[in-house]
Amino acid sequence: MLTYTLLALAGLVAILMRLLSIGRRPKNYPPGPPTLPLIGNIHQMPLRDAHLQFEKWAREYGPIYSLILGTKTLIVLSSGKAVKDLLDKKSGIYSHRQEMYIGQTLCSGDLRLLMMGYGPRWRTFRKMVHGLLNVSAAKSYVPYQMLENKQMLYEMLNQPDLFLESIRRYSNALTTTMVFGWRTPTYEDDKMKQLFDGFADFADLNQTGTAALIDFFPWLRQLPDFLSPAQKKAKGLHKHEKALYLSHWLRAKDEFQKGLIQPCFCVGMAEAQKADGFSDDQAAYISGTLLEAGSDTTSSTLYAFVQAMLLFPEVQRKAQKELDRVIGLDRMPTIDDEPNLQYVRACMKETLRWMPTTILGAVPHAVTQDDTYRGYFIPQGAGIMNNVWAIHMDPERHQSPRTFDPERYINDYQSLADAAANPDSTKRDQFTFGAGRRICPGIHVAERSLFLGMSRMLWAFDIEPQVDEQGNKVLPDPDRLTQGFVCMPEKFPAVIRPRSSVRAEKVVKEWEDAQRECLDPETKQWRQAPAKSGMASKV
Ligand code: HEM
Repeated sequence: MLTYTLLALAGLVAILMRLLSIGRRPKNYPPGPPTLPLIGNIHQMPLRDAHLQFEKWAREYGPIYSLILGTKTLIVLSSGKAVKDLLDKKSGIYSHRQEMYIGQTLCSGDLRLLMMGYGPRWRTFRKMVHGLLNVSAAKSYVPYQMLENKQMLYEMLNQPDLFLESIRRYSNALTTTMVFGWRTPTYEDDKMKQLFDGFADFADLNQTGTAALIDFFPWLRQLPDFLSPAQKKAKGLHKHEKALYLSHWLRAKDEFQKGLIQPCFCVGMAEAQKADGFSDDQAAYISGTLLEAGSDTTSSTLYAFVQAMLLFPEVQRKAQKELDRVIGLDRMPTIDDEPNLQYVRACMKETLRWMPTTILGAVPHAVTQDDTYRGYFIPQGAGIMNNVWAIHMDPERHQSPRTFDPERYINDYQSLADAAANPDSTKRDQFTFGAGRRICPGIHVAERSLFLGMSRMLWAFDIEPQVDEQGNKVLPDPDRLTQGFVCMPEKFPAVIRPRSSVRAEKVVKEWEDAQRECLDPETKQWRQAPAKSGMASKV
């Protein structure tokens, strides 16, 4: 009897010890803020502007620190060297994702590439996505980018107050054309609205403390839906999203079978489906979530660029001077001008540094085996955060980091992808596209969309602050950002004015010509593939 009691007591003590160890930071882990039993640092996790707190901890605890979040560990990398040493150089073990029950399992049926674990399914889909987005594929989309950009300029001329909508339509139309072969001709397009609403719901849901709590304490998943509204909402979102993505995919597949589809990702996907036999649900999610990865990121960066031009007018003048010298009045810049517009390129790099839309690296990586770095132990399964904001705002890396200063990059001729691959971490321009094997596969496309968007905007327009009734300039606060995986400046007003009537006429003529040459007048869709028809030269 006594033996049983002693055994039961020992069991109880072991359980208690185990419980009390939850939330504690083992001694050999990277340092971090003090923890509380069971919850660790959960109570200190900021609900808004998390990047500022993560930056503050970086200044306090150094380039590698740890947060204990219930049963999970998050290792935060806050120097270029730490990101290079771990996420890049040891990418064989640092490319996994932690389980995200709400975001990946409930909302996405485990099919969102961005959140997928580092396994055979991720490899198959990543390979396909790479086929769509590699550097030579990216070149083939330039006609799409040129055309959509011309519509963006035309809209900015005619409805300048809606410049955010025009920027969003530009990046969304590009992505839908690359992925599905159809464009979104207006901002009011229902398909586009549904997409953006879906992205917003997804971001909201994943930012709730509940989503995080369910990951930190997995037993909470057993709660019935009526006690866990976040889980209920996630299931509803998945149902809705799946139906939307499936309808896009099935339409693309049908057009592929009839030989009517434009060159796009779904062509490769339909061919691969025949060979590999994956399901329509899988194909729908892979293609659908590409839209999410490509749309918001590009438009948020362009929006930040407009804000930088408002706040740093001397930079705007300098970039326009370069455009006037290299391009002149008779034509607009094209992608081929990129090597000769080094100051505009530097503006693009500086925008990605100054306002990194994926401010905390989008989604943390995870490590698949125990490791050590700088004498610290990094446990298998820990999340690994690329603390982009802290790296970009480190005054030792970038002097006066809140000043928008393209001169930082004036001698940097690397493409964004080459800079990311540079073995010397001090030569990397910025960390906004992530790192290692999970680095953004859209980087080549994004570079072209951003360069074209920025160079043509400044070729055509002056970007100036609004003036209030008292004659004061209305200037936005660059530190007020929206919240989410992908963030951008909070909405701000700006006056977008053509630089001259000649330039305004050119904007109108270019768009009218491009429409006539390339688009079906009724559907506003491409009449023919640009490469097949030689239309590439017309846009
Ligand atoms: C300014 C534009 C963009 C930025 C800043 C950006 C940033 C990022 C970041 C930070 C990641 C996560 C990287 C990591 O885990 O280390 C990512 C992943 C991804 N991006 Fe982008 N992105 C941009 C544009 C695009 C475009 C245009 C596309 C495609 C059309 C795209 C497709 C993807 C995909 C599919 C992933 C998931 C990759 C994976 O998990 O393996 N992105 N992006």
